[in-house]
Order: sequence, then structure tokens, then C-alpha cells
Amino acid sequence: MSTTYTTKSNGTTSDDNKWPKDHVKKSASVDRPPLVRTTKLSTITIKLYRLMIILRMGIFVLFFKWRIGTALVMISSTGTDDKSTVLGMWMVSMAGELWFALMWVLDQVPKMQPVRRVVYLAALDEPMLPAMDVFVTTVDTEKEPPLVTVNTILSILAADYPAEKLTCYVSDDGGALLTRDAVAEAARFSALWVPFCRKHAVEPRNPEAYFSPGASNGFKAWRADYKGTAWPELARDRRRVRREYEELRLRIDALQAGGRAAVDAVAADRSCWRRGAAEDHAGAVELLVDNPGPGSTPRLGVSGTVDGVSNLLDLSSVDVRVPALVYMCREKRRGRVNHGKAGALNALLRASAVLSNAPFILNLDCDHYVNNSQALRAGVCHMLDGEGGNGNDVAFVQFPQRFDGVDPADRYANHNRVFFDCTELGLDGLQGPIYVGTGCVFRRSALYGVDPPLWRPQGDDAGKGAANGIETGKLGVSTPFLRSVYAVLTNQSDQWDTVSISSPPCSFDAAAIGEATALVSCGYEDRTAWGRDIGWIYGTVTEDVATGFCMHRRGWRSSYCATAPDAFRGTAPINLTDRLYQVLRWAAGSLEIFFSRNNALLAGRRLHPLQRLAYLNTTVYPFTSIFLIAYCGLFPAIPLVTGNGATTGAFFSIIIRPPSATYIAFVAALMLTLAVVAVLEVRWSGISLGDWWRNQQFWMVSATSAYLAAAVQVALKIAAGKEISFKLTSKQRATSTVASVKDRFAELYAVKWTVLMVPTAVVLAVNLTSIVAAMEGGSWRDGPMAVFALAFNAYVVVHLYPFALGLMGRWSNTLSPLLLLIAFFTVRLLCIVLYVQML
Ligand SMILES: O=c1ccn([C@@H]2O[C@H](COP(=O)(O)OP(=O)(O)O[C@H]3O[C@H](CO)[C@@H](O)[C@H](O)[C@H]3O)[C@@H](O)[C@H]2O)c(=O)[nH]1
Ligand SMILES: [Mn+2]
Repeated sequence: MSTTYTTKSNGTTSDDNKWPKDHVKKSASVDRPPLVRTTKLSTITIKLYRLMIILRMGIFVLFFKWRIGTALVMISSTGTDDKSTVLGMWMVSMAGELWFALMWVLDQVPKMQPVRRVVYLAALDEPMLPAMDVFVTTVDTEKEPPLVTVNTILSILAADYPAEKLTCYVSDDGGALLTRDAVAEAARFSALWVPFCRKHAVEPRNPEAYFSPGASNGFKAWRADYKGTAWPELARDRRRVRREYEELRLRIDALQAGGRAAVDAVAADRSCWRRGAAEDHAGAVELLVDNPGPGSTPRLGVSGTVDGVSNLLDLSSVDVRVPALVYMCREKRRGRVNHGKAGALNALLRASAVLSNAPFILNLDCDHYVNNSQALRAGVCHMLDGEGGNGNDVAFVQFPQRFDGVDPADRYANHNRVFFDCTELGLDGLQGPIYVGTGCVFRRSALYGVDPPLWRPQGDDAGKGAANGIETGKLGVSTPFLRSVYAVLTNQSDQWDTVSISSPPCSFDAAAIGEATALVSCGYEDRTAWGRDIGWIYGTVTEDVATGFCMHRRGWRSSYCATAPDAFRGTAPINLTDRLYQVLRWAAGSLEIFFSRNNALLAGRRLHPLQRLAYLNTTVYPFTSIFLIAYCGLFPAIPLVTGNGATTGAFFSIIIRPPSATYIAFVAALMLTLAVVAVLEVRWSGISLGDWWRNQQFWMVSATSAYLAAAVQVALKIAAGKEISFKLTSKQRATSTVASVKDRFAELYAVKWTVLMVPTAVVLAVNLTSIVAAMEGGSWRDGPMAVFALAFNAYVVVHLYPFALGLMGRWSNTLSPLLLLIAFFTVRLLCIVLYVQML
């Protein structure tokens, strides 16, 4: 598919943006079976889906033609007194309808060519595996319990990957000694946990998830595999490891309690258990587990050699080496912007460059653990072989985000299935999925702001030109760092053997650690291009979308890797307040990108045309709230504002007439095609109708609350320079206790009122005012406006208030999604029929 794209976009005007003339796709010249197989979905369902989308776009065109035609006639035949009212209403309604149609098109069109990719892990030879660095970020020990981070680290260290090629870096943005001590505890426990996982091939390799009763996370129940002789030994080892794990938990609890006690003692001076204040502390890089050494061979456990571990388990036939683990805390100083997560990741990028300098980087939030120990290998398959045999143009491989601990009804649409199982698959068929912040493997060279091989001058396969072209001023002044960048950029070849990828060899000596510490100082990025062209992108709270966009804009591709069982799993906010704040941050971040140099409309021609639409969609969607609230909510108030009593009455008398048959036909056709497209989408992607419905519902909730708040925040940023802050999502502390669903999700049932509901409240108030006004001006019959307002109120209430009141979970168990869908479309239809009757 990339080939057709290349030819299609050939022959541009600007020199820089010309598709390489005779770029021939290098197919995998290596003699091995392909690692990834890509299939375009082209079942009858998909064909029908495309057809319906095109059909619906056609109906839009006819509809708008008719609407504009009839409105012009009506406006010209209206008396001058009412003209402003009618014109006002007509403009608001046209703006709304055009916007909703545009949003629907932007959302649907990039989904028209979905692909699926399957990896063949068996074809991946051990020596082919490149080195991999894993970045974990954490910032706040209250909202991100250290135990969660510890479990994530353990799942990474125990992943099925050669120990000498894997390094785990933990960034502690809060500079808390507690975090550092907890990571050190993880390092100690890994000496037992990693060999145990290897010995019995346990899954998942997150101890908390592994030991929690009933959590199989997509794997067969752990006992099922062990009917044979290994069973008694696993049971015994498991018991012992579990006991050790319980002790680890207690130690971490004690650390946390100690931290709190100290805080209490020194009257809220949090600095006593930090390197300094959370926002003002020195940088530090510390090696907690050393690398086993390049090319080192498996070391079998011999009794009594591994920190007393072998006394607990028989490890005589198990490789006991543990991958390297590095703790890092970048320097922060008050009064200097630190760029949040993007700043932390850029510090990690530099520090790791002078230590392990792996060509690939996996990025995980502290709560997203490795659920499938093969995940890293799956990512490598995409990097080596993705995009039709040559993965060299793939900048990143995104995995779907999956979550533990969401209520069974998924009331707040945390699973986001439509996005992860439809949209991302569709984008994978274009230039590649959007980067969503966690569970993503990067190519290090792509983060250094160079062009993909596809766009380099001919014959520059080794990236020499790219390496020479890199201006040192952009990257900062550290010579060891620049040397590491050069090594990475010149080492891109199709021969992904250990020789070419592990250069320069890992070194974790004191000099390297010292250099790494200098690289995480807060002044390093001054007068460089970090955050602009290099590394993770600054200037938005959704650094993920911006970073992926900048790569796609350069012509890089990305790849989507859905595995079974899930590659990674994290936690999601399950109460409405946290969830709405998360949605608010995403919406505000998107608008920040829209109003920046990273606006999709400004990108050059290397961006796939449909990819551009997709990025436009992800950055303008919060504006929908303005149109929605004007169209459905404030619309009834227009005659009250523009007309005086007499003209309003006259206006009402004009508009009491049944809607025309043409209009009803249009609305019915638009509704029907919408429903059919939805059903087809559900069918080809394999999500359930319930998932789709949840998304619709939660979209309504967000669009009448958080999106509008985001628009206000961004307006304030533009007008008054007020920066948008990153409000961290609280991670649930994992529990091993079995509690009833009701107890576990008790928080859901508590009514939480939040400021984000204010926009909805305003709209409802305006609606009520207009109802009262209409009633005062005459009888109920005179006020179709009032009926419309009532219908909209019902619409909002049906969508929103059950959420707020915590009823949805119970309802959804009794009402089938289909019934809800029917109700949803009926109310929507009613709203629209009533409303256009007025025009
Ligand atoms: O100053 C900061 C702020 C945040 N983080 C880390 O950023 C991550 C994401 O935070 P979270 O509150 O969990 O955000 P979510 O809303 O769950 O995250 C999604 O959306 C974010 C963008 O808004 C992305 O950064 C995330 O990766 C993506 O999972 C966590 O690991 C934090 O520790 C930092 O390291 N430094
Ligand atoms: Mn998160």
C-alpha cells in the first residue's frame, strides 16, 4: 500500500518535498521468513462500509443544497421585523449542521482502509534481537503509588528478552527518595522474580497481577499448563515467591508510611524525604542493577550464588541474569519550565544514549506493565519487517492501551474501543497509527529529528548524510552524547545483527554515569532544538499526539501491533471527576496543537492526505462542544434575544407547521446511514455494540462538559498566556483482595459533582428560561421552541445524568445496548424534527 501512495503523490513542486524519484521499495533481502504479515481487510462488510460512508457523504451534499435553497426563499419572504431572528437561527443551525457533517467525515474517512498485522515470533532469531531501552515515567508518589511502579519495573525486567540487551530506565520527576528506595527494592526482588518467571514461564510477569486471584489477563489459568511433573515444583516455588512478594509489599508500605510520618513531623515540609522540593531538586542518575555485559551468555544459578536466592528455589537450570536497571531524576529548578512528561522523556533519551544507547526504546507510563512477556519481541518484528518487508521507515510501533480494574459496564468508556480497535487499525492502513503516550516502541534515530531512509538522498542507506546533517547546535554540546547520536544514525542497515546494533558498547562506568547526570541538568536544553525538532515535543499537554505527528510529517511511518494476550495493561480513572479531567486534558492538549506550528494543515506534502485529515480530526474535535451547545442548547433562546415580544409571537405563529416531507426523508436517510455505518464498523472490528454505544454516550458527556472547558482553557492561554497544567491521573493501587464488584467500584456509586458539569448546567438553565418565556408568551401550542428545549433536556438527561448519579452500571445490566440505541436515535430524531420545524 505504501507503493501506491508513493506513486500517487509524485511530482510536487518544492524541492525538499519531492518524493524520491526512483525510490524502489527494498524488499527484505535477508533469507528468513517474514516477521510480520499484513492483510488489508476487504471483506464484504468493509466494502459495504465504504459504500455507506460514500453514500452518506452524497446525502450530505444533497441535504445542504436543499437546506440552503429553502432557507433563502424563506428568509426573503419573511417580514423585515423578523428577518434578524430568522437569519440568526438559520446561521446557527447551518453552522452546526455543517460542522457535525465535517466532523463525521473527518472521523470516518481515515477508517476506510483498515489493515491487520500478524507477527511471527518464531521467525525471530535470537541473535537478530536488537538492544532495547525501556523508559518508565513517574512523578507523584501519592497519585502513583510506588508499588504500582515497582510492579511495572519487575514486569519489564522479567520480559522474555536477552538480559544483556535490555535496560530499564525509571524517571522520577518528583525527586522523591521514596521512589528511589522503592526502585531499589524492585532491583533486589528482581533477582528472585526474574529467574522464577523464566523457570516456570509464568504470565503475566507483574507479581501483583500474577498473584491476584482470578486475574488471568488473557492467559490460560496458571494451573492448566501444569498437569505434568512440573506442577508440584511450581506450586512450591510459587508459594515461596509469593511470601517474598508479600514482604516486598510490606517494605514498600513501610517506606511510604515512613515518608508520610516524616512529612507530618516536619509540618508539611515535603522536602525532608526528597532530594529537594518536587519542583526544585538536583539531578541524579544511579545504576541499581548492572548490565550482565555485552555478549554475555546465560548464567545458570548455582546454589548459594545469587544473593541467597538459590536457597529458596532450585535454579540450577535457569538463567539468573537480570537486565540492567537505572534510576534517574532530572534536575528541576523553580522558575524554569520543565515541560512535564515530554521533558522527562527527553532527559531519559539523552541519559540512556551515553549508557546503553539501544536503537529501540519502549515507553511506558508507570502503571502500564508488560502483560505479555513476548511484547518486546513483537515490537521488534514490526521494526525490522513492518511496512511490506522493510521496517526501516517505521519510527514507532504503537500497541493498544488496555486496562485493568475498569467496572464491568465500562461506564465512562475507559476502554475506548472505537479508538483502539477501529480508528488505529484504519490509520495503520495509511501512514500509521497515532502515538498515544504509552506502550510504544520507538526507533531512536527517529527521535533525533532526522528524515526516514525513504526520504534521504539516494545511496545514503547508512544514514551518513543524516548524521553529518545533524547540527550540533540542535542537540546540545555534550561530546559523548553527540558521539552516541552519530553511532546510532550511521548504524542503520538491513543487517540487524548484534554487531551493528550494539555499538557503541554499553558502559555503565562512573564516567558514563557522570556524563548522564550532566545530560539531565535543566540547563542542557537551552538554545537547542529539544522539544521542537528533537525528541518528545513541548508546548502541549498531549505531547504524544504532537510527537507522533512531527514524525509522520517528516515522512516516517508507524505501525500498530495488537497482540493476544494484551501486550501491556494499565489502570484507568474510574470515577467521573478523574475521567472528565483526563478528557479535559486531552481536549485542551489537542487544541494547543491546533493553535501551534504543529497544525496538520501546515504540514508538508510528506503527510499522507488522509493522515492529515485524521490529525485534523484529533486536534479540532473539542470545538464540537461549542456547536453542540449552540445548536441544541442555546438555539431556542435566539428569538428571545433578537426579537421583541410582538415579533417573537409573530415568529412562533409562522413556524407552527409540519415539517416538509423532503425534510423528513433527509433526516431519516441520514439517521439510517449513520446507524448502518455504526453497525458495520462494529462488525468488521469485532467490538461489541455495547462498546460502540458507550463511546457515543461518553462522547455526549464530554462534549457538553470537558470539551467546552478545554476550549475556554485554550482561549485563556492564547489571550492571556495562562499555561495549561498537566493534572495527573490517580492510579489505583493494586489489591490482591477479592471484593465484590459493588465494593470494588464503590467510588462509582458516589455522586461526584464537578465543575466540568457547569456548561451543561448553563445550557439547561437557558432551556428552562426559554420554556418559561414561551409559556408566558402564549399557550404551549405557541411554543414548539419549548418542546424542542424539553426534548433536548430529555436528550441530555438520558445521556448525562445517569452517569452522574451512578445509575448506568445497574441500568446497563438490565437494558440491552440495542434498546438504548433505539432510544438514543429516537430522541435525537425527535430533537431534530422538532427543531427544523421551526425553520
Ligand atoms: O510532569 C510530569 C507529568 C507526568 N509524567 C508522567 O506521565 C505519565 C502519564 O500520566 P497520566 O496522568 O497517567 O496520564 P493519562 O491521562 O493516563 O495518560 C495518557 O495521556 C497523556 C497525554 O495527555 C500521555 O502522556 C500518557 O502517556 C497517556 O497514557 C505518567 O507516567 C506520569 O508519571 C511525568 O513523568 N512528568
Ligand atoms: Mn495513565
